[in-house]
Amino acid sequence: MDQPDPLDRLFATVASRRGADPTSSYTASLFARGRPRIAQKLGEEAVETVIAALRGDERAIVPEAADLLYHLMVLLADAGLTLDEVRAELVRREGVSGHDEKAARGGPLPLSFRPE
Ligand SMILES: N=c1c2ncn([C@@H]3O[C@H](COP(=O)(O)OP(=O)(O)OP(=O)(O)O)[C@@H](O)[C@H]3O)c2ncn1[C@@H]1O[C@H](COP(=O)(O)O)[C@@H](O)[C@H]1O
Repeated sequence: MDQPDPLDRLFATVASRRGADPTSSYTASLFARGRPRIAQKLGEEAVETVIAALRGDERAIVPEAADLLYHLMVLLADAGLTLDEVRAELVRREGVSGHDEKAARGGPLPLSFRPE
């Protein structure tokens, strides 16, 4: 039988921590502290990912990306959303270039892509 995707497995674990004992689960402690703390941690992890990205050590991005994904999952679960909803949004966007999508919104193309 197919193993569940590790990201699906992690999301199920994260979601199952809602209402769990904050002293025995870091995830539960984030839920207990509420949306501002969850959002703050997500922001910190995003900044740490940016710092890793600029350090020139490509492997250093991996653990920061893992922290970022984990904290994003905590936010989704706190909002009562699921990974499947994000997956569906990405599927909906499949094949639509970011340039085309932006042009449809009336946004300017980046300088480097403008015709001479
Ligand atoms: N993937 C993760 C994961 N990634 C990061 N973290 C935690 O996120 C925190 C990141 O915060 P920082 O790096 O800022 O470290 P910190 O200073 O200790 O954190 P704060 O005190 O500022 O909150 C650390 O405590 C990490 O251990 C994670 N905690 C849990 N998981 C997964 O979630 C599952 C459930 O965990 P519990 O809810 O703790 O049982 C685990 O089995 C893992 O699979």
